[in-house]
Amino acid sequence: MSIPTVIETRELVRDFKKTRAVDRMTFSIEPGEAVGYIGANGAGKSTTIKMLTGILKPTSGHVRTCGLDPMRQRVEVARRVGVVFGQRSQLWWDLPLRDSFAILGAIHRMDEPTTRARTDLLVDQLEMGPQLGIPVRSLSLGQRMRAEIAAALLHSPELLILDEPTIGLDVLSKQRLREFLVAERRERGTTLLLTTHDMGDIERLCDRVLVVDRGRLAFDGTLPGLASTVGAQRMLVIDLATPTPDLHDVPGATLVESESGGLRQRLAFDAETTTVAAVLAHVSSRHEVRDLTIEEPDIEDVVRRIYAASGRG
Ligand SMILES: Nc1ncnc2c1ncn2[C@@H]1O[C@H](COP(=O)(O)OP(=O)(O)OP(=O)(O)O)[C@@H](O)[C@H]1O
Repeated sequence: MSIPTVIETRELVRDFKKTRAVDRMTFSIEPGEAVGYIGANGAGKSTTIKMLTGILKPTSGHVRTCGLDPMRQRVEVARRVGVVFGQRSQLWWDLPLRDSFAILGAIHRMDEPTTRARTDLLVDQLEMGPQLGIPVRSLSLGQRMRAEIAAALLHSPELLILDEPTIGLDVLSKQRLREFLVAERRERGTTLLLTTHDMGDIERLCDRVLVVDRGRLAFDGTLPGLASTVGAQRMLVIDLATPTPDLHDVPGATLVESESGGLRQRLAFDAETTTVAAVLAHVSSRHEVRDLTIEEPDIEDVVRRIYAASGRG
């Protein structure tokens, strides 16, 4: 038996009066994939997600989530999908966090021991033990986002949809959340679909990117593929211990700038032909490296360039 496709849209359309928010969108997502769904504000991301989860009715076209019709089988879809919308909470603000998990367990018709075991596991993995007795309204943004993700995963869904999961979080909170999501996917094979404006989310979590431009699918492929499509490259900024001749001979990398007599050098590198580790190994075998930072292409800039390339910039 073949494994069913987790998400399938064909010629999906949603109109709001005069606005076509989603325009003949066709894509499929297979079990275990992690897909970033990106695009400018108003491009149609939320509208797509709402149609995938049965919140909005398509104007026309075909959509299946976990093999189900989201409008007609909304309850069944909710049983198999976890959703986190950054701004909208699924937790009870005035109750201690642990009560929200108990209520959600009951909503999902889980028995108490199962709810308790699953809560314990998620609380442990997300390091939320100290917050269980605190009302949700008193949690920090990072704590609340972890709680939202735990709540969305309580019933062990096969698909997790996240709308801007790391927006507003500090560097450490972002990192912990991403590590958790990577482990969740590895251990349970959960399929991930996330919208984000943060290239770091895509880079660390996703192996595929969909770019939406005014309701239409403008790109479907890998992140390095996306960046190279528009000629955007990651930059490696290398700080050296002593003034160093220009690093012209690093395979897969091109010197862009050299400052302070070669103490700081900026290299563009092609993620399809080399890695940060390989560049670093090459340079540090010849020179003493003090520090290294990576400058990512700006996601908005990449999206702008995709739009420009499609003649609609
Ligand atoms: N309920 C609504 N009524 C009218 N127009 C809407 C409605 N919801 C969305 N739209 C319009 O549809 C288009 C797509 O909006 P959508 O919220 O899907 O974009 P988005 O990509 O999620 O944007 P953002 O990154 O800002 O969240 C926009 O032009 C928006 O104004």
